[in-house]
Amino acid sequence: MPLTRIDPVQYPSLLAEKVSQFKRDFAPFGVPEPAVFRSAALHYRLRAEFRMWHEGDRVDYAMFAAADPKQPVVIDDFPVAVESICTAMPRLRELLQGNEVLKRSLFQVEFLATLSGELMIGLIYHRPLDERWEAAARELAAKLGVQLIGRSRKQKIVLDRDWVLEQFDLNGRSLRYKQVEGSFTQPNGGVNRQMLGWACEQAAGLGGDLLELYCGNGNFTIALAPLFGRVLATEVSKSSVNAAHYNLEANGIDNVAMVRMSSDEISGALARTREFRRMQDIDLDSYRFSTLFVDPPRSGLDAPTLALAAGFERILYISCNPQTLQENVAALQSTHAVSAAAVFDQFPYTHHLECGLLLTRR
Ligand SMILES: C[S@@+](CC[C@H](N)C(=O)[O-])C[C@H]1O[C@@H](n2cnc3c(N)ncnc32)[C@H](O)[C@@H]1O
Repeated sequence: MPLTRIDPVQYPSLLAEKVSQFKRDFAPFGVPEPAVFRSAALHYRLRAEFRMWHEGDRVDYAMFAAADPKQPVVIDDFPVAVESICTAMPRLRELLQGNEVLKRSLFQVEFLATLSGELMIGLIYHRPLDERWEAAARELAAKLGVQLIGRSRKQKIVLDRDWVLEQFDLNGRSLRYKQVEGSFTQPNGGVNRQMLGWACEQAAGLGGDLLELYCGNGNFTIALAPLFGRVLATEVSKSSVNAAHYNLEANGIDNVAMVRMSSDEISGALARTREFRRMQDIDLDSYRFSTLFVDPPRSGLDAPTLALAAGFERILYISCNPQTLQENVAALQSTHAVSAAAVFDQFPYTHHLECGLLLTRR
């Protein structure tokens, strides 16, 4: 049973309601009619994680409803996950069930899939993992044909690699992305491709140089870089920055400088109020920034980043939280008008909505 009822017949009307809400929320800012990007109605999620519920000899996938956090809901069907996860789930459960070494104190299971067909499974335990576990895990990984990782307190066992390689076509280019276990990746692969397409459409013809904040593993960086002279991309997470370096190289991108920095730090560096050794090889004065691209976490842009944004000719903003987006657009209202809008349904059957805005200097 899934935790929430998923009825694909309801999908168009649920999306229509979210789009109407977006239009109502952003009407005060004179936002143009948004382009609407739908999700597949089923099998769209590339990530899924479940608690493992032990009852007698049985082990099952479980989730907990927010309203009743102590009562497990056994999950034997999770149709929002991509097919590779749906196919692996019952096979994995059966293999775990029949193997005491793999089953004992197993607390959580995490799946990370790609559109390209790779699958990584993380098994998280409440006990130290030993050689017997590793031998059993190797057999399990071979049977399922997946990347497998074991985690326990202060322990991480990677059998082969702790990342998957995503690969898809965009605007005639074949893009490749290393996606590392535990790092941020977009959950809805089909909608992510549409977001990249929309962002490229907005950026086409803008020219100049691009400053990107919150770049993660370079998801947007790789897509946008050919449209600009040079790109300065920043991100705070070390594992994501490492993956981004790999991804730049894997995609033959050579006009991007990537620096590990928080949005607050790069705002200070560009305002020339702070200096950083990490920036010593970057000649900030040599950039001719025309456009700022941001894809922040749910909290949106902080005050120093808003001050930085206000100085840009154009701001391309991808947001996973319409509420903080509204607050940020309100703060930029005196300097920028919204010239294009889009909604991307990354999270069907929930009230969450991803949106994109192009803000242009008034
Ligand atoms: C919504 S994700 C977007 C990542 C990337 N653009 C993508 O499409 O995969 C937000 C990213 O912001 C990073 N982040 C969170 N707080 C940050 C901060 N204060 N400064 C810089 N990056 C931050 C996170 O590590 C995460 O990679």
